[in-house]
Amino acid sequence: MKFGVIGAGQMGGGIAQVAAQSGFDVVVHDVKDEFLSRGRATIEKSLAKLHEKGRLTETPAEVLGRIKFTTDLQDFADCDLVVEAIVENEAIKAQLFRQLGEIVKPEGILASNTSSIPITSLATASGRPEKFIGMHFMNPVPLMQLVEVIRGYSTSDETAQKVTEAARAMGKTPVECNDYPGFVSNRILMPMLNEAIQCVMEGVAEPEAIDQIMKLGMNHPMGPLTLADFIGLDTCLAIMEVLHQGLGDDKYRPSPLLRKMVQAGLLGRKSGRGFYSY
Ligand SMILES: CC(=O)CC(=O)SCCNC(=O)CCNC(=O)[C@H](O)C(C)(C)COP(=O)(O)OP(=O)(O)OC[C@H]1O[C@@H](n2cnc3c(N)ncnc32)[C@H](O)[C@@H]1OP(=O)(O)O
Ligand SMILES: NC(=O)C1=CN([C@@H]2O[C@H](COP(=O)(O)OP(=O)(O)OC[C@H]3O[C@@H](n4cnc5c(N)ncnc54)[C@H](OP(=O)(O)O)[C@@H]3O)[C@@H](O)[C@H]2O)C=CC1
Repeated sequence: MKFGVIGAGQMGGGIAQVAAQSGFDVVVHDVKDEFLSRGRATIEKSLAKLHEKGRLTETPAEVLGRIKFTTDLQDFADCDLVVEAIVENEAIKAQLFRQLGEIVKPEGILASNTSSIPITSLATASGRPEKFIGMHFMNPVPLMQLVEVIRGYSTSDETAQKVTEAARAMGKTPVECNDYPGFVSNRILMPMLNEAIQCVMEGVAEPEAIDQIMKLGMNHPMGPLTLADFIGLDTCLAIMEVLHQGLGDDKYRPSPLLRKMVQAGLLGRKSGRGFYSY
């Protein structure tokens, strides 16, 4: 299997790493060499950690040897499966899929790791809607079990089956759902994070207290504000916008504080500051 990943950010890097750990030949794209170097460094660190803990059967160098880093989309022509993990923006993703639809061999499957954008609409842009699907990994990809598999309106059974098999080969547990805004994972998770942000805005409690209440009281591994910082506040806002517009209900209105923090460039862990400093 030749496995393609577009985007070497936190999700793309993790997906490429796990695909290579499973023995696939992987090609990873980003728009600039410096983003590829940053992605490679994150993968190296993660592999070193897993190796140290005895959770890798091979050496990190052997796994890395199966990953090719490129800025040229033509390198994806012979991929069997390409997973896109670029910024959560429908117009930018659609433009990429128009290009991939022309470049990747006709039998290749195109998948999006989008958190919320309609799979059916990206499938249309790709020009191969039967061979298009949502393959939604969870962050951090090397540690999380789930892959949410989202069928678009025209996704074929064969495509769903192949993607399910690929997810299993990557040691993940695929769970299928249909294409509605936010799918299942973010329709349920994101309003909780948004509500925690609203609690900060209204002065209900300090961020540390909100996180502690949810960790100690509900046994969540991370408090909601730590998790929002971890996901990226820009991504959280983009998901809330999709839920709000797509479901048309004001209960999904993004918190004004979330909007303001994104405007201020406070994106969470990836920018060094969000609800906490890193
Ligand atoms: C937005 C979307 O569209 C969908 C989403 O993904 S939503 C986000 C979903 N993800 C979550 O909700 C994550 C919630 N958090 C967790 O489950 C846990 O905090 C966690 C699994 C991330 C970490 O587990 P933890 O029990 O808190 O332990 P923690 O000590 O932090 O980490 C465990 C070990 O894994 C390591 N680790 C963390 N990330 C790693 C990575 N990417 N690669 C390798 N090792 C990693 C840590 O360094 C740590 O190692 P040590 O024990 O040597 O320190
Ligand atoms: N963060 C999370 O917890 C999860 C995110 N997702 C989804 O995965 C996708 C990626 O998210 P994540 O990895 O967190 O984001 P990151 O910001 O870490 O990475 C996004 C990548 O896309 C690149 N990019 C940005 N703009 C463009 C563009 N115009 N054209 C091409 N590439 C671009 C970025 O480059 P640059 O460095 O320039 O920004 C970066 O390499 C999103 O769709 C997100 O919703 C899914 C599950 C969980």
